[in-house]
Amino acid sequence: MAELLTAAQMRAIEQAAIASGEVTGLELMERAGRGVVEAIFEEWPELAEERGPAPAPPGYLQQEEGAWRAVVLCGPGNNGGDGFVVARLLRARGWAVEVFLYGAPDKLPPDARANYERCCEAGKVQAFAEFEPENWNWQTGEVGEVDLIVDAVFGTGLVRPVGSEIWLHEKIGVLTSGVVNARRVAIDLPSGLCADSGKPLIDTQDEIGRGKLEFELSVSFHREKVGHRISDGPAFCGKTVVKSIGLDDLPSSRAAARELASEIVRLTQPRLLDKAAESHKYTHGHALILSGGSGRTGAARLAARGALRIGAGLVTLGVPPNAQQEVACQITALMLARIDGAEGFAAVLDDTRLNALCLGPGMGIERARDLVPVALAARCATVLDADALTAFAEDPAELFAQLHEACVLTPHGGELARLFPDIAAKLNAPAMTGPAYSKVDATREAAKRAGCVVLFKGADTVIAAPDGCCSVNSAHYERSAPWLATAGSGDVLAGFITGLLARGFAPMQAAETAAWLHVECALEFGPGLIAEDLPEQLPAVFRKLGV
Ligand SMILES: NC(=O)C1=CN([C@@H]2O[C@H](COP(=O)(O)OP(=O)(O)OC[C@H]3O[C@@H](n4cnc5c(N)ncnc54)[C@H](O)[C@@H]3O)[C@@H](O)[C@H]2O)[C@@H](O)CC1
Ligand SMILES: [K+]
Repeated sequence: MAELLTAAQMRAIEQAAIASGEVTGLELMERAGRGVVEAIFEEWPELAEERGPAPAPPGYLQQEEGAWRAVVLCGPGNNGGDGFVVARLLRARGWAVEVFLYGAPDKLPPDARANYERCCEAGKVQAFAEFEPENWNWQTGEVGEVDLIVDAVFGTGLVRPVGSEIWLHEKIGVLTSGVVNARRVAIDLPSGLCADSGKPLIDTQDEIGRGKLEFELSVSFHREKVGHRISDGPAFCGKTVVKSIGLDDLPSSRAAARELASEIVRLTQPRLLDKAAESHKYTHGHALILSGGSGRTGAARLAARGALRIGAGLVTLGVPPNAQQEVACQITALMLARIDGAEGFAAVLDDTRLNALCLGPGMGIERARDLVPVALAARCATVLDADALTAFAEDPAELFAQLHEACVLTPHGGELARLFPDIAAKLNAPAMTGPAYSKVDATREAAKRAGCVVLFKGADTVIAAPDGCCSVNSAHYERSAPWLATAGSGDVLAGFITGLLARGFAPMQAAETAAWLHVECALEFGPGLIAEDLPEQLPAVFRKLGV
């Protein structure tokens, strides 16, 4: 179960370990620095090759050949401390390392200070003001190549925007634009990125401060932070590697983690499916998916196909009379029910074998307004998507009063803003202080208010239950599938959830498993995917999972 920690949770776990006496902060910092060096060589094995000796200071970087060259930028906290360890370890391997410190050495916290001093023993540490790549002359070779840039300015302790006196992205931008081989690694997080929200903290008065600071590799410790997986985090981090610093072996930190367990966000894990265990089709439930009128039935048909493929025993499309002919021509394996107004719908719902409903995809606002209350009154497991959410934009409270705990809402950003305008406003406001309000905070708050599971879509889909249970279905890094953002893909997702609800999954499990499988299907197919392809990948995905 991959956990994602906030800065405060990481601090609590670390502090518990240090306070217990089972480990010192200095030992943790040493392991962190070692982990970073290890990750650098794993990512770029060529850097581990032996090179000539480092030239004597000053002016390491004036040398054209010889040792590998690194620039390590250290900040005023323990992230800087990790940077000093990395600088020392690289120097010990014969690297030429320029180290710059933002802040005063005597203000460093004790562990970082100790490592600053150790680092100074093997070479100098310059003031950040000396770091002026904009004045370095690449053409004349005055500076020579930089092979590696290490960002150790701020980590989980970032609380405000990076000031214009640093302009880190500008400086690193200059450094990398002039140098072909400069690999960029961030310790823990790219400096300026909020560990909890994955948003860069920005000063709205400072245009330059809004630039992007993108890395190829970020090396974090113990667990990924939430910010590595949501919002801009993945784009800034490039690739995130987590290195152990031994905390899992310590009873003290394990106890601290147990205490936090109910608050910790996880990466979404699917619940494995076992359709083979039972064979009668009704044991796998009967899903009813409401369609819109003539010419608008495609979305519901996509959802229905998804529900069927994911294993619902039976799937019925509920169509208005004017669309009956159209839908009948298009479907196989699905059933058709004529559902016109609220009364007729209520009569259909008298069939107690119907155990999962889906309303919204292509439904039309009017029809959704009529039929959603009937669906919710039936107290059946229900997915509300698209038009079924927008239908309540003028009076979200009316919807909240009818929702129950067997519901799942699946808004995208626009739909979330219609139902929860205050939450969306907080989420979309410029992040000026850390920890900033995150997509996780927003989804949890929405789920609590709605009283049911909310799945907030995106490449960083966040799924939350009213009790705070929360996971992130991250389509990033090795699971990146940008081609999943295609018309109708959300309809299929709604169908997947409905199908799993029909199979008896609890709402949170259904939403999580469906979202996870949705990405797996996209990965299975690859680029060129259209929504119709998604359900058709499920058999191959299931085979791989062994179900
Ligand atoms: N012993 C420990 O606690 C360990 C900490 N580790 C490292 O320590 C980091 C966290 O250390 P810290 O909590 O000291 O935090 P940071 O090192 O991230 O930064 C905090 C310092 O920066 C200042 N600051 C924050 N935002 C600023 C801004 N925008 N402009 C100027 N100054 C700003 C703070 O006042 C504080 O002095 C982690 O990211 C990780 O890299 C690792 O070494 C593992 C062990
Ligand atoms: K950093």
